[in-house]
Formats: sequence, structure tokens, C-alpha cells
Amino acid sequence: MSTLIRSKLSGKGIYAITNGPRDDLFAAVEAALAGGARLLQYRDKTADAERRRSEADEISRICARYNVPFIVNDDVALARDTGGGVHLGREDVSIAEARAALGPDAIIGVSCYGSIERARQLQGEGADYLAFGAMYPSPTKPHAPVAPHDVLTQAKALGLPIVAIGGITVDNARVLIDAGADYLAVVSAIFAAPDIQTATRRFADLFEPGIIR
Ligand SMILES: Cc1ncc(COP(=O)(O)OP(=O)(O)O)c(N)n1
Ligand SMILES: Cc1ncsc1CCOP(=O)(O)O
Ligand SMILES: [Mg+2]
Repeated sequence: MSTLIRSKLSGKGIYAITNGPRDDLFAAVEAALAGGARLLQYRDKTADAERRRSEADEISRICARYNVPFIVNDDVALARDTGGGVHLGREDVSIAEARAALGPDAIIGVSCYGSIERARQLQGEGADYLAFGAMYPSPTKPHAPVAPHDVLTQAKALGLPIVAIGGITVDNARVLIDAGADYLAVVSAIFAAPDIQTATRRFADLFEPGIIR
């Protein structure tokens, strides 16, 4: 069993990720947090900078009320201006550039897709968590290649929190936790659910077996 070498993230749990504009965005985020999400990412691939800024600002406040880290997808300037961390993929800026803008305390997470070599490289560059996936075909990102589950197990040796993403549902999640995922990153099975709080709670319960609510 490996130990975490350097982590700003404590524990395990659900990483809820928003998916673009919606009229009830703030209520949806609040429901996910009330349901037990332990990390929240603002992911909005639109180009409406003004709306993105005001939404990120409000969501960062909501996360602060729940004491849950707030992460911005792709956009380091928006992360800096809203006091958040950032998630970086292969199309995004380097960890060094993000770190220079956000400082040593900010959470910087990275996409490793299915590559343990990329994970090793990014761990060396100072990533705070390593995300792998898609683990299953994803309704949100249908063209994302599917990664093998054992990449999660291999990545444990790198000593950072491991995030699994892509097509995760309550019914297919258990094997990912067993393979080594510390966090399950979920878009549609939370934010497209008719009852977001209950959907998140069902996921969160996977990390707390035996708790009777
Ligand atoms: C936790 C987490 N993992 C992976 C991604 C995907 O990042 P990326 O490959 O940059 O793709 P986009 O999300 O930017 O379309 C993520 N956002 N979060
Ligand atoms: C951003 C991203 N990267 C790989 S899959 C994915 C989307 C995950 O969304 P869903 O939980 O709906 O499959
Ligand atoms: Mg990206």
C-alpha cells in the first residue's frame, strides 16, 4: 500500500463536475454539495466570459460555505480571480504556468487519460491529483477513449490522490474504488439526475459503507 507523498486533498469521495450553463446552476451545485460531494469543478466550455466569471464567483462562495474545494476547468485566470484551483488537460497550460499564477496552496489537478507515463511526468511537475479516464463511455464526452481500470491501480504507486472520470454511475462505480480511485468525478449521473442531492448521496454512500442515515 502506498502513502500519499504530498496532498492538499484529504480523504476520498465524490468530485461533482458541472456541465455548462443551466438556469438552476447554483441550486444544482448546492444540491450536489448537500448530497456529500467532496470536490466541485466548474466546467463550462462556452465562451461567455462575463457569465462564466459571475457563475464561478458565486459557486466558489457556495463551496466555501460547505468547506469544499472549488476547482475551475481549463481557465487559470478564472481560477485565480475566484480563489479556486484548476484542472488542466492536454490542451491547457502547463502546471508551471498555472502554479506561477495560483501559488503553492492552490489545487492543480491534471488529466492523465489512460497514460501512466503522463501521470508520472505530471506528478514530477507538481500535480496535486491525477485523473484517469474515461473509465466507461461518457455521455458528456462521447469521443473520449476508454482507459483500462488497472491504470488506477498502477497509479497508486505515484502517491497522489487518484481520480476516475467518465461514464461513472452508482452501478459501475464500486470496481473503480476497488481498483484504487480516491475520488469519482461525475457529471451526468449527478447533474442530469432528477434529484441531484439524492443521486450524489448514493455515490457518497459508496465511500462510507455501513453508515446508516
Ligand atoms: C477531474 C477531471 N478529469 C478529467 C477532465 C478532463 O479534462 P480535459 O481532458 O482537459 O477535457 P475538458 O474537461 O477540458 O473537456 C476534467 N475536466 N476533470
Ligand atoms: C470531462 C471528461 N473527461 C473524460 S470523460 C469526461 C466527462 C465525464 O462526464 P460523465 O460523468 O457524464 O461521463
Ligand atoms: Mg481541459
